[in-house]
Amino acid sequence: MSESPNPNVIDTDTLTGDMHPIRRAVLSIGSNLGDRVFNLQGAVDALGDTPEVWLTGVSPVYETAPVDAPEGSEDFLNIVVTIDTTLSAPTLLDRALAIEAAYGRERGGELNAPRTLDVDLIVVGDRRADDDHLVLPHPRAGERAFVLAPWHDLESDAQIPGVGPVAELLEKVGRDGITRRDDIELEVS
Ligand SMILES: Nc1ncnc2c1ncn2[C@@H]1O[C@H](COP(=O)(O)OP(=O)(O)OP(=O)(O)O)[C@@H](O)[C@H]1O
Ligand SMILES: Nc1nc2c(c(=O)[nH]1)N=C(CO)CN2
Repeated sequence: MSESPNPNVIDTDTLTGDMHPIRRAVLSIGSNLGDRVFNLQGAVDALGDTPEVWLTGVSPVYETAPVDAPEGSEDFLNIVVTIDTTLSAPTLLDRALAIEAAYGRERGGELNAPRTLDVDLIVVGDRRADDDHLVLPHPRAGERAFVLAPWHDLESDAQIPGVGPVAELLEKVGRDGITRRDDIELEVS
């Protein structure tokens, strides 16, 4: 995992350019179609290769029963990834959508239809957004064990701004339908 730059150190060479603050962001990644491990690994690699993004954590992999998905949907593999980034939230969303597309994500079918790859922004620093394209924090994250459990493994004291501590939300939601798959290891370069 690469180290993100120390935000307190000012590089005088860059002072004349556009300076963007470094923000911590949390992403939820899932797959329930095709080679699920390959798809998750591809998403981790693509995020790590993104300029202005530094991977700071990749959670254990969870096998999770599909939530609010069409009858007959297969189980998901889910992870949570933490990053530091100087990208804006809309640019990060564009990147997430491009990574989904690169791994064969098709849209336009039923709500929550099986997908090769889903990359959702859960929080981006303390950024709030509520428009057609971007809602932050993610409005359903606090109800989803498949987000809360892997996130809690990475950061036991994390909070969803305006919603509550991840540990308490996970306690409330419970761990039914999710199993940690320690036999699956993703590589982080
Ligand atoms: N925080 C967010 N993260 C990702 N996409 C978001 C977010 N807020 C709004 N969107 C919008 O949601 C649109 C549909 O995304 P998608 O089809 O992946 O939803 P989903 O992940 O299946 O469902 P859910 O939002 O319940 O997780 C995206 O094109 C994006 O513009
Ligand atoms: N288990 C599980 N269920 C879901 C998931 C997901 O990633 N995992 N994503 C959804 C829409 O984003 C809807 N339902």
